[in-house]
Amino acid sequence: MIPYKHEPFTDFTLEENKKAYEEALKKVEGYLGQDYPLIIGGERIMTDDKLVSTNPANKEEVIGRVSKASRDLAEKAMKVADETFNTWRKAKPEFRADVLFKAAAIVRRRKHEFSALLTKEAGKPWNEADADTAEGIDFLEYYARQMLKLKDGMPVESRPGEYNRFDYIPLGVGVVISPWNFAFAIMAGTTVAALVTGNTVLLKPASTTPVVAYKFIEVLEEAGMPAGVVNFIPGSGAEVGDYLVDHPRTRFISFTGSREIGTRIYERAGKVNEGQIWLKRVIAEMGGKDTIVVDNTADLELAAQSIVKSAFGFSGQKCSACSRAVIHEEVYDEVVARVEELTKELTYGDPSDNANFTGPVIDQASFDKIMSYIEIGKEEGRLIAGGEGDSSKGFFVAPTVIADLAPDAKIMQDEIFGPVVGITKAKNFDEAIEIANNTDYGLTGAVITTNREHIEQAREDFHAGNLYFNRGCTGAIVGYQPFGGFNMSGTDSKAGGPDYLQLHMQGKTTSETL
Ligand SMILES: NC(=O)c1ccc[n+]([C@@H]2O[C@H](COP(=O)([O-])OP(=O)(O)OC[C@H]3O[C@@H](n4cnc5c(N)ncnc54)[C@H](O)[C@@H]3O)[C@@H](O)[C@H]2O)c1
Ligand SMILES: N[C@@H](CCC=O)C(=O)O
Repeated sequence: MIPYKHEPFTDFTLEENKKAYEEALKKVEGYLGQDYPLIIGGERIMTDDKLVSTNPANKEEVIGRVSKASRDLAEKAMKVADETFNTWRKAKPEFRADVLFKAAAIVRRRKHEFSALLTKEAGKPWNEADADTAEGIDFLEYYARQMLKLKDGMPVESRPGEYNRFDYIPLGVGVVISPWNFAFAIMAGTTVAALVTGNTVLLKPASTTPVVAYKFIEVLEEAGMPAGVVNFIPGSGAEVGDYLVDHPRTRFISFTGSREIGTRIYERAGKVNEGQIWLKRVIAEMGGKDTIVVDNTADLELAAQSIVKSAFGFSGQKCSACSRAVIHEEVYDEVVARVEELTKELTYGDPSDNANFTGPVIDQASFDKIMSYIEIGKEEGRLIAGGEGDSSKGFFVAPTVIADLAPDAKIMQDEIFGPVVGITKAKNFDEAIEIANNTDYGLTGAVITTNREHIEQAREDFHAGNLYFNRGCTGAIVGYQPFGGFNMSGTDSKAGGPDYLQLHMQGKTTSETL
């Protein structure tokens, strides 16, 4: 087996890659608007009640209509997953890993098609969609290798006349609930981490991006995943989500999404319901309010570029996005002026056109929320770029910068999840770190400085799960920068890291007297 290396990103300045992506967009356009079933135990079930997935850049364009699970169907899926667990838990780890390796090969062959579907369904610009698909491939390749490392457990000591083992065994049925913003990578990564460790899965994808999830289930089937191991049950979070979270046969929940829903799931999962014989495990990866700190010794061009790229890539719809910058007062004016200049140069529009730097936000609710925060920002600070929005055809919001904010302003505290960055001034580096830590979250952060002592100070005191130096705060790579946050950013489960799979298993000690 070749050692793991992350999937390279596509260079779209090359004519052949540009052409290949345009062809992939055409291919995807050829299958828009179809009806999709849900899948339970390999059986395709069409329901009348459908989730209608539309292109956020063009509301009229239907990506697909995906069958919604009712509670009865969710119950049926639970029964199938529960039964299938009895056989799947005994499938050899090598077999389970091979399903992932094969799935990675299939996705790699269809890479641009998956990315083009993300452009259409999630509104991702080409480079962002390409990175999302690449990350999905990375999760498949990385977790398959991790499982092969863990398959014989961990070494423990034995005394004379005794044979001790410490093995990892699967948990049971896992409910995987994924977000729309990494509609391929996070959906695929959380699903395959659960299945490669020997669990069976009920996958509830985000309601705005169910088609790409359906296409991934087809890939798993083609790769040899037995029926019933992953059951595809799109549906309303409130109806199907709550039902499955509460279900006594649910053994664990792997959730990625907002703080609001994550804390709701965490609370509900803590209740032991009738017939339940275990404490549910919860993996919850939630929101962020991520800060870039700019020191007085920083390379100021690097600082401005890092802020703008991390704030506005995919319209700020990343849990890792830079939504606040804290700048040393000695360099504040210069950095703010450059951020303003760079932001005003950004183009936004339909992401199918690669000339646009960024695309739409995901839906009307998100558009409305972002626009109302911009109004708050105008009161709290000084709007220096953007501020406009247009939801007549798609949900477009201009990259927006609000400067001169107080550290405790709403714009500096709430996760807006859109193309809005707030900026505040700090008297010195100590104060900058204090401000960086003054939210409920702790997901990503970055420090731009040439001061080695300040790097070490931030390494100790900047409380973020993923902290970067002299670069932006987005773009963690599987196997290189394990990803997950502190405090209200979640359970710090570190997706794409060496101890992630263990969260889906339990340790079993056996001791034989010889
Ligand atoms: N920390 C991370 O790794 C990470 C990664 C991506 C996104 N996020 C966060 O996700 C959020 C954006 O994603 P979103 O809008 O899809 O989040 P969301 O919380 O609205 O939805 C996430 C998922 O939960 C489901 N859901 C809704 N109500 C539910 C319920 N009552 N029970 C069970 N499931 C329910 C949704 O249908 C969806 O599948 C942002 O806050 C972002 O920061 C975090
Ligand atoms: N892992 C991604 C963020 C995922 C959340 O949206 C990053 O590092 O930028």
